[in-house]
Amino acid sequence: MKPYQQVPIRDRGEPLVPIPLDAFAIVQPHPYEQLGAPYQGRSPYYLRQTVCDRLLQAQQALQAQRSGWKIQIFDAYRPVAVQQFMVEQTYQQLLTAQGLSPSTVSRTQQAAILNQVYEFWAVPSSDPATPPPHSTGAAIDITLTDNQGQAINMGSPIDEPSVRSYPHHFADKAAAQAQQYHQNRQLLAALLTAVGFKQHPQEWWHFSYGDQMWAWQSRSPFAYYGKAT
Ligand SMILES: C[C@@H](N)C(=O)N[C@H](C)C(=O)O
Ligand SMILES: [Zn+2]
Repeated sequence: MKPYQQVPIRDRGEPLVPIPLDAFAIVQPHPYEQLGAPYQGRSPYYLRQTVCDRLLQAQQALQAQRSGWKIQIFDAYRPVAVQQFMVEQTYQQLLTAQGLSPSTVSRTQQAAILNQVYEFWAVPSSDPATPPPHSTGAAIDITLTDNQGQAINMGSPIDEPSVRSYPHHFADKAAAQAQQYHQNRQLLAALLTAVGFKQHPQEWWHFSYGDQMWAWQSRSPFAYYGKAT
């Protein structure tokens, strides 16, 4: 169990609301739907009301600083079944990348791959005390687009299970390109933290407000959102 999962939850009972998609850019097609993830009629473009309001505030602040730029939504609400599917997908992807297969992988190799998976993905827990962050409707995976609708280069793609995903990975790299990636990540993080979100310590694209990870990072005695219904 990760330390943040020990934070108690006192759910505020806010409904999931649709994200007003016209205010944002969207990664299309949705990356996990495209992979065949089991959404079972649910949409990833939902958030708790307060979380959605704060995301809109961040978009307005961005617009004031960089005309025509938008927050681009990669993922938001994620049912537990989709979390399970993506954990399995990532495991398979890493297995294949190492030239292994389920019949050739050793227990040690399996454990190492699972460690890597769970550094970047939450456990698909069905326990109400430890919901995956995105299943609460309080977490988002996002990036930025410019006034031409082009994605800003953050130096690594969303969901890459490597050290390049760490928010400060490029901070100490001298090359001008690396410094540009760092500044781009800093801009994204500044926009979101200014309206109360916390950033995942290993993922430049993941932010949340009110879930257990947020509560743990904020030293809040409890989280505001458990698994959304
Ligand atoms: C890997 C990424 N898409 C993500 O959302 N990670 C967090 C930790 C999660 O699985 O909740
Ligand atoms: Zn995320």
